[in-house]
Amino acid sequence: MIYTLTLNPALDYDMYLKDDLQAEHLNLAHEVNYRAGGKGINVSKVLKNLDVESTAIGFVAGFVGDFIIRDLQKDNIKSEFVELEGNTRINVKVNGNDKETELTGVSPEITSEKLQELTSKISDLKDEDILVLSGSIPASVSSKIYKELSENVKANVEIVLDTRGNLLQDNIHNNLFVKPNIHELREMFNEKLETKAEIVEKCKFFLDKGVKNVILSRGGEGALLLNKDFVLEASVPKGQLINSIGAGDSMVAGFIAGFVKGLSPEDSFRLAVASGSATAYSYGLAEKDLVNKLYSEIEITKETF
Ligand SMILES: Nc1ncnc2c1ncn2[C@@H]1O[C@H](COP(=O)(O)OP(=O)(O)O)[C@@H](O)[C@H]1O
Ligand SMILES: O=P(O)(O)OC[C@H]1O[C@](O)(COP(=O)(O)O)[C@@H](O)[C@@H]1O
Repeated sequence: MIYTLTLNPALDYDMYLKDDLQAEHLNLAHEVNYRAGGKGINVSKVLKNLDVESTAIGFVAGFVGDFIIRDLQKDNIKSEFVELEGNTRINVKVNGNDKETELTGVSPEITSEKLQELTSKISDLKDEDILVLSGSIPASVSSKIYKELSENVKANVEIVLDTRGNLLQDNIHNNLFVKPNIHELREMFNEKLETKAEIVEKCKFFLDKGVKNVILSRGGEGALLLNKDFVLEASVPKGQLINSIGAGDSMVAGFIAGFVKGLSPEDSFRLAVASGSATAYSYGLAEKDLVNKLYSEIEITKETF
């Protein structure tokens, strides 16, 4: 079974405006959409769209938490959340003509008792399960939480880590893959990183720390996959950008779907890019038909070390 962990879920409230957001003005939406979000939950949703079962775990609270559980039930996604006091956060995403603005809410406190409940759930994972650790963490937990949880699982559980900054650097633990985007990589090394050679050089940092694959996403400019044997570079398929929120999570889901279906790293990567772009070209998250269409349009080049 695949378990996606979202320590910091959200109700994502997407607003679509005719023009870009203007501060100190009344901004009218022409379309809105609300859904259970947070990075692990998005991964579970896209996996489901690709016919791969997973269980969403993490913390929920209050009426927003109830909405999240119902939203996942509606999509037939299994969930096993630990309930907290307070309310799960609400994240507002404002999509203008070509600018996206995000307003991120405040998360409820995780007590040590509740954390223990979640930890024991994770230590029950069986060999061959996959654990996906995604997104930011609430202020009430340790900044090494992902590493601590990773050390608690059985040796044959594959662990995917998708987070940013120090949280990414400090929580690496023999991961199947990590998926920084180019902005996160630049931020991490405080360098411009314009050429492919410069980017590849920096991605080796993760391989040296024991990560098996690094997927480096570059929004509309495609993506790279790096492991100890080769570097793959993928183009993005043509399409009209609608909303790139969740594109990174879709990419994570696409690669995992390829991995569990036994595809080669190259085809799993192609599925990852197709899933990311399918989300970027949709109002919601990637759906299978569009993913399949885009899959055949992606060009991949390979360089062996
Ligand atoms: N503007 C876009 N056009 C086409 N594909 C996109 C676009 N933005 C994102 N994607 C797809 O989604 C993947 C992940 O997007 P990216 O923005 O890099 O990640 P994140 O959401 O983690 O910041 C990209 O590699 C690409 O396949
Ligand atoms: O666009 P991405 O990076 O794939 O992630 C989108 C998801 O991440 C969030 O923005 C939350 O991010 P964090 O967990 O890093 O705070 C959610 O609101 C949204 O569902």
